[in-house]
Amino acid sequence: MNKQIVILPGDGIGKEIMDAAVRVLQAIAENFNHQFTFSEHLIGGAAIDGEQSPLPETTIHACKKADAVLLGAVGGEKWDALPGEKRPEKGLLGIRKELGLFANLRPIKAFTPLLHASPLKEEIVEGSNILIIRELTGGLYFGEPKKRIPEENAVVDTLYYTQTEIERIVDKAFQTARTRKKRVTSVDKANVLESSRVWREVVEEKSKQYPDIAVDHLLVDAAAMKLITNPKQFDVIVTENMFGDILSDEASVLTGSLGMLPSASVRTDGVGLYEPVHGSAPDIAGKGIANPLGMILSASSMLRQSFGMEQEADEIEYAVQMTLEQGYHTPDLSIKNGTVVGTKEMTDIILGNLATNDASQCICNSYA
Ligand SMILES: NC(=O)c1ccc[n+]([C@@H]2O[C@H](COP(=O)([O-])OP(=O)(O)OC[C@H]3O[C@@H](n4cnc5c(N)ncnc54)[C@H](O)[C@@H]3O)[C@@H](O)[C@H]2O)c1
Ligand SMILES: CC(C)[C@H](C(=O)O)[C@@H](O)C(=O)O
Ligand SMILES: [Mg+2]
Repeated sequence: MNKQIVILPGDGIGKEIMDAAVRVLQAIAENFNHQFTFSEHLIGGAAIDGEQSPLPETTIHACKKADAVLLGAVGGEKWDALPGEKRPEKGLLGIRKELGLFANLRPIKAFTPLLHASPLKEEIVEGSNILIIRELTGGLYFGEPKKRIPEENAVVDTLYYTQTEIERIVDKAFQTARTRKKRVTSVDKANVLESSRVWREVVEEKSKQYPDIAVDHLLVDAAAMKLITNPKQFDVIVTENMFGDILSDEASVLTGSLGMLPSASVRTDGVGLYEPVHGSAPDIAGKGIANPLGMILSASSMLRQSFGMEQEADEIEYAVQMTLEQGYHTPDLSIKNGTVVGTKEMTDIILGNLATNDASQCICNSYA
């Protein structure tokens, strides 16, 4: 197959982890006789420095034409003093909106060799397999007005959703739950927020169309607690943009590191942008020690979800599993008796395992 892939490395560790993902995809292309063409574009702080905009028109145009987009991370101290509209993060929010990527799928499942790498007790982590479906183009992030009001010495952000925006993400959650354990937990703050009360009504109404799916509702504060005390109770979690942002970083604790989590930002027609959950990690940027696995697993999710390349994705995920079983890991993960390696060496070992692996052994191919 011939595929055009836009890569947006962005800032901080973005470039380091993108290099890793591209090397893995090149190996897959060779093994399976595909042609992947990569074109690199600017986003975030790098784009501000290069083109005076966090999301240049050329980047938007390239992403719209591509078969899929891979994104590293944006942001950093250098640009923190800029006004909201001009910050690196605005580039990321802008490309999600431009491409209409309303659903962000964040799978949380610990690889077996990492069960003891979490600060949580192994028996709490073992067997948990959660998919957070985060609404991505609405809510508090995008509602207007969003501004300072100097004459009142005040400030406003707005949480705005149309009924249709809530319905489509809830549909996505029910449909996805059908491919999993058939359970949806909707997370909201319906005891306080009107938007959450409407969200709950939509979930209840929609659930009538999916009688095979069990539904429950949780308030977000309690959900935050249950995620790390009894994560096994969850299958699919569907929630508002900001709640999903916060809960997914928290849930990453189950996997041993925020650097492990991949994500897929999608719409209904299979077009997607694939991005790790973590950020540009300024504290470790340039040191060559970033964990590339969230990015590499995002690339395998791209193969699976945008290109229908199931076997190719299985092979990547199995190579990652083998590498972890062999004890290799970047310093963000604490593995007993393991070997600490940097980003590049970790990628080299994964490439070696890709060459020898048998993906039928893979037990981790549920990043859908
Ligand atoms: N998708 C994105 O582009 C994205 C996501 C989150 C934050 N950000 C931006 O990143 C910048 C830094 O934010 P932050 O520090 O709050 O969050 P962060 O996710 O960048 O880092 C949080 C902690 O996790 C560690 N970490 C994250 N990814 C890692 C990896 N792959 N390997 C090893 N360790 C890793 C970091 O070293 C840091 O200690 C900010 O400008 C923020 O806006 C961007
Ligand atoms: C950088 C920021 C805009 C972004 C978000 O909040 O969506 C990030 O935290 C994420 O989780 O992808
Ligand atoms: Mg986040």
